[in-house]
This record gives sequence, C-alpha cells and structure tokens, in this order.
Amino acid sequence: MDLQDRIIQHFNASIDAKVQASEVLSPYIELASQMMVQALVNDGKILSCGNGGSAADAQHFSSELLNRFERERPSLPALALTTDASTLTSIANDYDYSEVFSKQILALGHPGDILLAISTSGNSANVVRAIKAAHERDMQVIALTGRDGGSIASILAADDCEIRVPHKITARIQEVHLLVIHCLCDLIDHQLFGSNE
Ligand SMILES: O=C(CO)[C@@H](O)[C@H](O)[C@H](O)[C@H](O)COP(=O)(O)O
Ligand SMILES: [Zn+2]
Repeated sequence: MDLQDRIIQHFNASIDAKVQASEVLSPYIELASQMMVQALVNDGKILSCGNGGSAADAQHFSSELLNRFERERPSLPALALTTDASTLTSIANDYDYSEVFSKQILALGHPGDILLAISTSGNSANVVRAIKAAHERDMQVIALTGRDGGSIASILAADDCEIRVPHKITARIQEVHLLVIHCLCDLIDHQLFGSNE
C-alpha cells in the first residue's frame, strides 16, 4: 500500500466512525447540550479535563465557549483544568498525578457547575478522580468516552451523561470527540442565542 492509500484509508475509517457514532450518540449529545445550557442559564460554569489529545480537546471546548464558536455572542464561563503548568506540576510532584484535576475541582467547583470529562479509554485515573470530586461538589458530569466506557462508566451518577463513541481505536474516538465538542458548541449557541441561519 503506498502512502496515499494509507491516507485515504484513514479518511475512510474516520468517516465510518463518525457515521456509526452519529446514529448512536445524537440523543446523548442533545441531552448534554441541554444540561450545559441549564447550568449556564443558572450562572454555573463548565470545567473540562483530559490527558494528551483529550487535554487539547478540553481546551478546544473551553476556548470556544469563553471566546467564540461561529458567531458573535457574549463570552460563556468555561475553564480547562489542563493549562496551569505550576498547578499541575506542583500537585503531581507533592501529591500524585491522579489528583491534578480533582484538587482544582475541589477548589473551583460549585454546585450547579458541570464537568466535561474526556477519556478515550475511560480509565485515566486523574479523570476518574475528577469525576468523584465533581460529585463531591454536587456538579453534574458529562463524560466523553470510548471503547467500553472503562471505569468512568461505572462511577457516573444517574443524572450524569456519558457520550461513549462506539469504537476501539484512540485516534478515531478522538476524532469523534472533536465533532461532538463542535456539536455541543453549536447546540449551546442555538439554544441560548437562537438560530444563526
Ligand atoms: O492523542 C493521543 C493519541 O491519539 C494521546 O496523546 C492520548 O491522548 C494519551 O495517550 C492519553 O494519555 C490517553 O488517555 P485516555 O484517552 O485513555 O484517557
Ligand atoms: Zn473548534
């Protein structure tokens, strides 16, 4: 197989993953957007976290809320917990890497806020602990996962929302997660500020 064939294979696999996911995930994405809108209308904020590519996704989401997505509208309160190197390194150094998000949530999270927790495996220890910390703060959790949902699936509360991509490959799951994030941004803007068509 030459290199261009490999590229086309990646594109086709990504398209297939998205088509399959769209059928399964639409109701969960709708619900998650409504949970986020409810939190924002009630003066809550959205905290987000994840590792590696999912850290980038957490930041991608918070910047599109805080700055803008595709239209002019007021800034919305969102904060990625993945960006403060001093906080992250000191918690990992003094305590444990598994606490880098949970400690921030215990400090910054309030009842009515939402945690967007992102993990393709559902097994990252720091994301699992972040969800437990969010529950301690009476926050609802929206979890973007993949595979079998991992440990995260078993600790979510009845009023949380899991958006689980039906795929086994990390890259494909991440590609669907980014699309889900853009859907959430669009649905939030649409519900808060009306149609832009
Ligand atoms: O982006 C990638 C792979 O595409 C990696 O950086 C990946 O995000 C990292 O290995 C993460 O640590 C995986 O964590 P998780 O998705 O299982 O929670
Ligand atoms: Zn974007």
